Amino acid sequence: MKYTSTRGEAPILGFSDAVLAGLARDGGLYLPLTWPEFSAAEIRAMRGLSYPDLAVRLLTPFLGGEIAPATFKRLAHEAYATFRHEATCPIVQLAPNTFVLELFHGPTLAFKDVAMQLLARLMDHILAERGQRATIAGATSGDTGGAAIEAFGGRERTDIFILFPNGKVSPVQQRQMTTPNASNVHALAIEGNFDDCQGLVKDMFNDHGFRDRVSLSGVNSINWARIMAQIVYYFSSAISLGSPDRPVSFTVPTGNFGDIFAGYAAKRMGLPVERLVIATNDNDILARTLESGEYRMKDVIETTSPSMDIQISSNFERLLFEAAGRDAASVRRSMDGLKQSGAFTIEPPALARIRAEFDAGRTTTGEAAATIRSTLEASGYLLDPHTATAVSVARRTAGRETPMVVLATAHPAKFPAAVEAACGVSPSLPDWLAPIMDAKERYTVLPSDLKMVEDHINRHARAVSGS
Ligand SMILES: Cc1ncc(COP(=O)(O)O)c(C=O)c1O
Ligand SMILES: N[C@@H](CCOP(=O)(O)O)C(=O)O
Repeated sequence: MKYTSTRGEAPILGFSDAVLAGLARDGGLYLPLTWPEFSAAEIRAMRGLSYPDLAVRLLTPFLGGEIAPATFKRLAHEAYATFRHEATCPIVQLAPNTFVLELFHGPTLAFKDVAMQLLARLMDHILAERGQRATIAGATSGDTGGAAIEAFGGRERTDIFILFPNGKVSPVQQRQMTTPNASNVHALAIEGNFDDCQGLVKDMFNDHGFRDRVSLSGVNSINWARIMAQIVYYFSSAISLGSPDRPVSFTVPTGNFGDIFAGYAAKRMGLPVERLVIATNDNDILARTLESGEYRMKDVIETTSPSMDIQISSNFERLLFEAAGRDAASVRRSMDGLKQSGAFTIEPPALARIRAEFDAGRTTTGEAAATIRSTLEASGYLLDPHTATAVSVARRTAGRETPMVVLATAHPAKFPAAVEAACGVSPSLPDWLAPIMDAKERYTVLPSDLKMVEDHINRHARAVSGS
């Protein structure tokens, strides 16, 4: 299996190089040249596999023979042994034909752990085989950062620098990033919003001198391996609801479009997915895009679901590439438009292809709070504000024969203030995580300035050439 960039001007890479590259050298995102496909009989035969064994079964074709089967099996088992639920990602029924897929049983209580625990082990393995080190730069609106720091903290071959928007993440999210004391972990509070942080990370990748000097790597969902690992739970949940003999729909709380793109990939691989429903908060750029065909940025609105407070939804580029028949030139035109004027228009055939697979809806902060309240009253289930945006959209979309699975992307205890304001219940952190609330914080505040962030990384990374 080889990987191509959505912008078509970067080298075609094998799996290990694509994982270490993160962002392609032409600014694009890597995708497999072809989608591996599983027949209905093959999917049926996956019933009863444990989560790590299912991951091995589904993801092996993506590795292109570059990781030995026994090694990959060991890494997958080690990754999911960090989860505190025997099913890894269990499903719970919320209402007739509506289910939540709980993705928050990992070490930082968010869905990011599912991919990050595997990615850290894969990267470590690849770097060790090559005798190399890497410097990881990541941007977070709250959850990716904590998950990445947990997964990479203390690893010998990587230094990790996480950029988060200063003052715009929840206290629990912030402390997950700022209290670990591993010397390879660097939390950077950037004076800006998530899009500024993500822009800085992309600019670092596009500064090829800097990129090569520090052996830059990425762990945001721009990295193909993140998407790849997220494919597995679409299969695990659908199979437990009767797939491939019963189609399933998914509603996904969406920001950077990585999670729902993994659902699209699962469908390409043969999973019978009826609808993929994008749920946004007040930052409804994707819902507006599906309605109008124009992707147009606005200012970011702060909401009670901060991890979705995003305007530049990176992985939408992967969908554009697919919907445009893998025409990299048309993706380049759209991305140039976005950079120059903050907008681009999707060509009618591509828009029709997107609408054929995706629906979209928005949930205001007030509606998310009402959904937390009404769900608790109706079923005794406590939602986090991100999942609530999706439950609210799913209620408006679901209701037919196909089961609707809503992705529960975070544990409510990560956002106790918003949950308590919504329903009067303040969820507590589990005992094993609670000490972070009293631990000493360690982070550096920096302006949203590429040179200053690069200088900081140059001074602290161990992989700088010559050192
Ligand atoms: C809790 C939570 N829900 C939803 C999202 C949105 O996911 P994605 O960025 O993959 O669309 C995020 C951030 O990525 C998140 O942290
Ligand atoms: N919501 C995310 C933003 C970054 O997303 P990623 O999936 O591209 O890493 C977060 O919580 O940081």
